[in-house]
Amino acid sequence: MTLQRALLSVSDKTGLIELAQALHRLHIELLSTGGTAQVLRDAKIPVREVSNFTGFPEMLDGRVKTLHPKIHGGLLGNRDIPSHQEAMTRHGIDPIDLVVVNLYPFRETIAQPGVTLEEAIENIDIGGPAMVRSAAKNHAHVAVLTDPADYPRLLQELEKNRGSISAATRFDLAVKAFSHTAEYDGAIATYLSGLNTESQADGYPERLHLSFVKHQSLRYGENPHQGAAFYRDPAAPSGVLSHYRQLQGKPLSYNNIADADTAWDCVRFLDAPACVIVKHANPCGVALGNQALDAYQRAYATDPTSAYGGIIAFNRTVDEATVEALQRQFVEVLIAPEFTSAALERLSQKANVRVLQLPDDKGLNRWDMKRVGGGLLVQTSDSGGLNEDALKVVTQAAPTEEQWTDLRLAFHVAHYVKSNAVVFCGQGRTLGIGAGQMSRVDSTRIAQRKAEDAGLSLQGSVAASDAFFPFRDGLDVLARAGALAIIQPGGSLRDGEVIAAADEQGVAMVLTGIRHFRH
Ligand SMILES: NC(=O)c1ncn([C@@H]2O[C@H](COP(=O)(O)O)[C@@H](O)[C@H]2O)c1NC=O
Repeated sequence: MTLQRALLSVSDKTGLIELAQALHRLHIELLSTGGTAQVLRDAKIPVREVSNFTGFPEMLDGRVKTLHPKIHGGLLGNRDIPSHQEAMTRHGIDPIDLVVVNLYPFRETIAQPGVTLEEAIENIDIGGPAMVRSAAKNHAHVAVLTDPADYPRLLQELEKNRGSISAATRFDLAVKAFSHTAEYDGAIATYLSGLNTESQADGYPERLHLSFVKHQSLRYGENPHQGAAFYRDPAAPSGVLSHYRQLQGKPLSYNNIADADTAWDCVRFLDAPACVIVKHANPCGVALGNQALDAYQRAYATDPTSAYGGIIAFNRTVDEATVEALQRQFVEVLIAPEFTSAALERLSQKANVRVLQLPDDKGLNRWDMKRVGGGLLVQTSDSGGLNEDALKVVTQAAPTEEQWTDLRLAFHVAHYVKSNAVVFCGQGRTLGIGAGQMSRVDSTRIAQRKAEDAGLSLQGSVAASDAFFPFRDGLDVLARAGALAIIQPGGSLRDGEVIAAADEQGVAMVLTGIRHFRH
């Protein structure tokens, strides 16, 4: 099929002039709407206004421009059906073989702070999606471009095939076009239903339209017999993992990405220079330091056995000395906001290590989601930060200043440890972490044993529990292990009993009012 006529109507004018020049060189007639036509005229490219083609003016502030039978007839008429051909001739409808459309910037508009409903509504494109869908439906005869990134590929094909486009390309473009309009309508529906109307009072829409863009295929999923791919949220806030830039190393695996998410979130919300080492979705060593190097050395010392093959994240620049120190262990993924050039040079000698760079901003996913059989659990993200006003010392003993630092660190780490989580800390580092047990007492015993295995004393330590103590036994184990201050959410029916147990043993206890279950 040799192209004779193209309609160009784009909000994002990227690549427009180059595309139009090339189409003109191929003797394709160009039709265009007001703003697009103006850009082409300014570039001295011959163009015919759609209003001249339809014999009808653009009107209603641009709400009606291309919504006309001469446009949609030209796009939808099946060239192989004689009755269609006959109708088109009878009504003077010329075929349109290529549509180049991108839509009013609805997502960008609603992302602006303080946007009004009226502004959002005026940025709902009607004529554009209608043309995209008409062309995509009739892809047997018509090609549709919705993404400037596809212009070069299409031009190459047109030039190679002397002005025609293959059926396979038209089909691919049609699939992309329908995804584009589906995503566009999904964004509109989600936005409108998120407005706090009475029927959506809880802020969760009746129908949830999600749109994620494939970033990469993964070699396999959690296990080699599972397939997998990684999708990104195009509207992800700054600082979240999906913005990573991989500087070197083997492709990331499914488990690498999941563990990197935990490591990065745990480290980026700490203010002091810090290092977090994650294994199997749990932090196995976390420490604050003066800079990256000593933070790493102290984090590693918590649990050198588990740190092997770990995902290691920093919230400060990684320098050569830190990379040198990392040589003692096998590293799967290394994450930081910056690397010195000497550090990168040194890392390049270990070409397999995956190195990710991320801006340490504090954005959070609006929603956290979990797939269950036949459904999706949706909740707001666990933002994690302690509510300083809610912190309550409930015992006769109060924590010392140093204990406060350790208590905050311990509770922060507990947030990223699978429940039941118990974390011992001392001198700005973890000493023992108990994760993922069905009983809090077992998590405590594990944390204690891990500290012993690493040769770390718990005498005078502090401890955090991700949820309240249902009975005093959990607290007793912590106190017997050597903890002198404990932080926990509180809220148990037996809080009184637990506080009395703490007082009995001279332990200071802080209640946070916030629980951090993590499953
Ligand atoms: N109303 C219509 O008939 C109509 N036809 C095309 N558009 C959109 O108008 C925009 C281009 O406008 P202009 O060429 O005037 O800059 C494109 O994003 C296109 O999708 C329309 N606008 C909105 O619905």
